Amino acid sequence: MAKIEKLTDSERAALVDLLPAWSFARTNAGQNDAIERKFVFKDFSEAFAFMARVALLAEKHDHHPEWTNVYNRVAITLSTHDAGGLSVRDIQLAEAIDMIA
Ligand SMILES: C[C@H](O)[C@H](O)[C@H]1CNC2=NC(N)=NC(=O)C2=N1
Repeated sequence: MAKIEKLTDSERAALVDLLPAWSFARTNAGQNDAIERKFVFKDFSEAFAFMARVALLAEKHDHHPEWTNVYNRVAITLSTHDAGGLSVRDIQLAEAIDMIA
């Protein structure tokens, strides 16, 4: 499989406008560049229903989030392990998540 490339600095800077609901972050291990978005739902059931849909998106994209859930809150962090930072796959999954949020 071709090595997945990290975003260039200018591509990364463009994320501010391309993904306005997302913020720059680090992976949980604190190592890699990432983006994150936090969600608040009516209750746990709504939060988990959202997570189930995101899980299916992750499988479709073969790109998986780091995420946490506390009752009605979900935090999603995206980074590309294979690139050691942000790649186009993070953008694609973030856009797909934004469409169902
Ligand atoms: C073998 C499988 O395709 C790879 O491990 C995929 C799976 N999901 C992934 N998810 C994320 N976030 N980063 C990856 O590099 C990645 N690689």
